[in-house]
Parts: sequence; C-alpha cells; structure tokens
Amino acid sequence: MWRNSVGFSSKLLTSKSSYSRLPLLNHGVASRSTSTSAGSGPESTEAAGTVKVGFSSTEWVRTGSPGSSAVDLSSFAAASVLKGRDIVDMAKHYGRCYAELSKARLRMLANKLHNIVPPCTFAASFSSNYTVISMLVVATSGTGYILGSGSAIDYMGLCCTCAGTMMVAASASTLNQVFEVKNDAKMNRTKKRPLPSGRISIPHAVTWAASTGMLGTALLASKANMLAAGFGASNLVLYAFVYTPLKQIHPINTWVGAIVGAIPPLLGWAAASGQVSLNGMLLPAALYFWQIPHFMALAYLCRKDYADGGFRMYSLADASGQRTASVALRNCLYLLPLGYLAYDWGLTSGWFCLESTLLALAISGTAISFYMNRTTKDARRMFHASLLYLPVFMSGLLVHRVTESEQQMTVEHTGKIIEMSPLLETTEEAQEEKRKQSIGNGQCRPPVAYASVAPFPFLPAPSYSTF
Ligand SMILES: CC(C)=CCC/C(C)=C/CC/C(C)=C/COP(=O)(O)OP(=O)(O)O
Repeated sequence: MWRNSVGFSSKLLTSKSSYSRLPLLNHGVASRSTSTSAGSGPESTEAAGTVKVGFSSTEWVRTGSPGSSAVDLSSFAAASVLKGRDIVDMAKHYGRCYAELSKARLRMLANKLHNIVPPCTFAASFSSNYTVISMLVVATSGTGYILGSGSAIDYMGLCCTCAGTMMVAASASTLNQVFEVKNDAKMNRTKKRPLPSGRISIPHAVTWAASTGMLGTALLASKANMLAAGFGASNLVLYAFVYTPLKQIHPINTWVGAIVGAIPPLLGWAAASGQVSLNGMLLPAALYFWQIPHFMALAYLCRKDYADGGFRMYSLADASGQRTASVALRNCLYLLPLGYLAYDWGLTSGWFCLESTLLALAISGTAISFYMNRTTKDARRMFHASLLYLPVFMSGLLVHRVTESEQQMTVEHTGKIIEMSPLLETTEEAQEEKRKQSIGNGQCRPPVAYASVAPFPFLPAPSYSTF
C-alpha cells in the first residue's frame, strides 16, 4: 500500500491488484498522513525507471501489494497505465466529492442509519446532507416551471431551468459547507462530509462553488430569463451569506431557510412565464410552510448534535419541545387551505383540493401527536410525513393541473352559456373584458365551477368576486 507521491516502481506492477486505489474515505482530518504539498489536484511525474503518481493533497490512498505475477513493463507503458487509471480514479474521487458538496446525491440511507449515533440516526439517514431536499430543489423548480407554462411546455427550457437551478443550488450548498467546515467536523451528522474529512481542500471547493454558481446563473439568464437568473443568484446569496451565518447567531435561521427553500419553485415559474403572479406563489407557500415542521423535527431529533456543532436551532432553547412542536403544528395547519386555493385560482381541478387537504390533515395529525407526546418516535413520524408530503403534493399539482387552454375552453364554453342567459350582461365586449381579466390575473374559475352551470343554462350563472 502506498500513499501520496510515494515512488512506485513499474516493475512491481501486477496484472491484478496493484491498481486498486481508494479515495481516502471516512478518514478524519487527523488520520491523513502523508501530505506533501498544499495543492489539490493530481500530479503525475515520471523519473527514470520510476513512476511517481502523486496527488498533491492528502486525498488519495493506493492499496494492493505487488504480487508474484509481476510483469515487466517499460516505464513508459507503466506510466501510461498509471496515468490512465489515475485519471479515472481522480474523476471518481472528485466526482463523489462534488456530488456531496452539492448535496446532490441520494445517500445510501441504510449506510447512514448505521453511522450516526441515536437518536439522530433516522433523521441523519435522510438529511445528513439534506440530500433529499437537494433533489427536491430541482424538482420544485421543475414543477414551478411546468405550472408556470401555458398550454405547451417548452421541454428544452424546462431542462435548462432544472440544470441552472441545480448548478446554483450546488454552489450555494458548497459555500454553506465551506463556511461550516469547523462546525460540521463536530457533528455526527456531517463530520464525514468532504471538507471536514479532508477529502477535498477549501480552495478546491471554493473553485467548484464559483464555477457552478456562475455557470448556473449564466444558463438561467441565457436560456430562461433575467428574472429567473436573479432569483437564482439572490437565493444563493440568501442561503450562503445570510442563512448560513445566522445558524450560529439566532434561531430565526429556520424561517430564513424556509424562504430559501421556497424560492426555487418561484424561479421555475418565472423562467416559464417571465413574471411572478399570485398563482405562482402557491407552491412556494407550500414549500415555506412544509419546511418548518420538517426542520423542527430534524432539529429536535438532532438537538445534541446541533448543540455540539454550535448551531442555534429553535429546539435548543426549548428543553420540553413544546414550543418546537407547536410551531411545527401551526405550519402544518397553514398547509390546509392550499389545495382549495389551487382549485379556486384555476391551477388545478377539484380533485387536487381533496387530495391536498387529506395530505395536510395527515401531516397535521403527526404534528398533533408530536405536540401531545413530544417523544423521539413522534418527531420521527412527523419527519417521515414531511418527507412524503412534498413529492405527493407536487405530483398531485402536476396530475391535476389545469392548463391555460383548458381554462380558455371552459371560459369560452361558459361564455356561450352566458350569451344565452337573459339575466346576464349582454354586450360581448363586457363579457370578453371579464374573461380577459379573469385569465390575466390568474383568477380564472376552475373548470368544474363553470361546468356546473352547463346543464342549467336557463339559470343565472353564479357570480364570483372576479366578475
Ligand atoms: C437556487 C438556489 C440557490 C437554491 C438553494 C436551495 C437550497 C440549498 C435549499 C436548502 C434550504 C435549507 C434551509 C437547507 C438546510 O441547510 P443547512 O445549512 O441547515 O444544512 P446542513 O446543516 O445539512 O448543512
């Protein structure tokens, strides 16, 4: 076994095992041993008869011993093989680091379950890197984009928006870890991240953050619009430079973090429609309210860990957990009217109203149970429910989405009915004006409401606030 920049004779190359190299995974900073220089990239050098393959930081370990079946390769061939393999290994190593810095990977949940000390175990398994959330960030932005699209979805625009959001979010997450490297090193939940474990250097991580941040913003600006790019860039600043320091200063950080989490769907909506309208606020509102019980459960389950890390979470100053639970419950209840609003604003059909209300009742039920008992088990159940809530809510929104053309068709259909009604206004201009208004301000009535007058054209059409 050899480590960084240790000389390696080409004659000792074997056909099998000598190339088995492993990144220095799961080693704390203290366990790193043979740092030879401060840089961070790989370096391959050749000397007469000897091939040196070095990685100038302490990020690599080579395993495997020279076997008896050594083959005599020329130093040039050996160097080539080594270089090729080094490049592959290096790509794997840094790819893994970048993914973890970006909080982009779905972690091996089972693994995490074993690594973290209870009672944080469960929460850490899902949220050690908020990896579930990281995937959801892109999903929420994509959902916002689809909801903000008219009848036809521009799939290329959707992909670019998701990619841009992902890059900016990766940058924000990396900066968050750069700023919290010392705190993360003290927490079970986070100590194995690339920076505290020494798998990547801070300058390297900053370079990654700068590149992804700039590329992502440029992508949003060029392929979506400046509004979306503005949301992306300002959210990055809010997350990395406001929320992150606030975590160590004041418990209000959770609410600021909830705003950060609520922006991506707004970004998606803005990318698709070029504007922000009331309808576009529905998913961000859901994200905002949803995050409070989610993070309250996490902060409750991991309160010792958070205290060790020096973070001032709301749950730390609440030994009984009562206030934590009541805040979580309150925000679950705020989720209740969202389904109705989606229906009332013409975003979805009535089915979504029903589904969303049931979902909100379910998560509220877990919050009530946590409020009454305040046990780890109840907090965990609420956390579970929060993990289920968002994907189901977003899927429902997409499945029951009412497109603009469907709205238009319904409005036109209703217009004909209205024309037949002697009790209604008669001028076409007046009706047209009202239709435009209702669509323009996103207050269009859902199809079901319009359709309900269809069998009874002789009755006056129901009057709504927008008319
Ligand atoms: C477009 C764009 C910039 C999107 C950013 C979206 C984003 C990163 C949302 C995460 C929201 C949030 C409060 C996460 C917790 O971070 P934490 O610091 O508490 O997590 P940690 O303790 O695991 O580090």
